[in-house]
Amino acid sequence: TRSTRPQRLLKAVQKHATRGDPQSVISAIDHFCRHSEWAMNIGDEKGSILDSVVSEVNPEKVLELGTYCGYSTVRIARLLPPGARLITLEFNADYAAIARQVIIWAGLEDKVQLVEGASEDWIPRMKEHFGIETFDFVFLDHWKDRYLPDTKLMEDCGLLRKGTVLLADNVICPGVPDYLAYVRNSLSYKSCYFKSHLEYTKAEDGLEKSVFLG
Ligand SMILES: O=C(NCCCCCn1ccc2cnccc21)c1cc(-c2ccc(F)cc2)cc(O)c1O
Ligand SMILES: [Mg+2]
Repeated sequence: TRSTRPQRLLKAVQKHATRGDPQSVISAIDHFCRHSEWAMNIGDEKGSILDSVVSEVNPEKVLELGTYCGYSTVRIARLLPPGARLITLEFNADYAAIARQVIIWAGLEDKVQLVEGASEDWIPRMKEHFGIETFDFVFLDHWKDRYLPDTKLMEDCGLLRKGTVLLADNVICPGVPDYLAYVRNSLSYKSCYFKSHLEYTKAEDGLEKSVFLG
């Protein structure tokens, strides 16, 4: 039967990228998505903004909601200091299987823990299951109607501390209006918008960076 797009993306990585070289994995995926088949990775333009925010935060404990093929996982993990840990959650088992291979190809498996399941089931278990007290950086890139409830759930589970940075993808396209209104109006967050474009297109999109004030 016909292969899936994530399978074809992984083949492109294994063909064009150098094992153990995260930048070549990033470039191979961007080339595939620009010249062969569009896919919903954060992409190179928004990816550069992600890089700058991760570098500024220099986090020890990272949570990513929405792994997909592991593109942003690789972008984040390649910037982490030794000993730092990234937990990434993926609901779709087929995506997770591809992402595991992409992360291994990049040589970043020691920094990354990929967990399969739903955010609402796993967020309440972060402490007892992973020994995580609080996260320093959270990247939201999963179901757009889960950004707000999951942010409230992370607050309620005590997973955010003074200074935790939330970075949300797709705040314009597909859009997360309820989440935007919340972080922009809440006295518990300092929020700012990074205008950009939907991955590999000219359509507007952007990232919202929100610092939890406690
Ligand atoms: O839908 C998007 N992402 C989410 C995919 C599903 C996540 C499922 N999932 C993963 C972890 C997890 C944990 N708990 C529950 C569910 C969970 C997305 C879409 C577009 C897009 C698509 C078409 C178009 F015309 C324009 C834009 C662009 C993006 O950048 C996106 O990120
Ligand atoms: Mg996205």
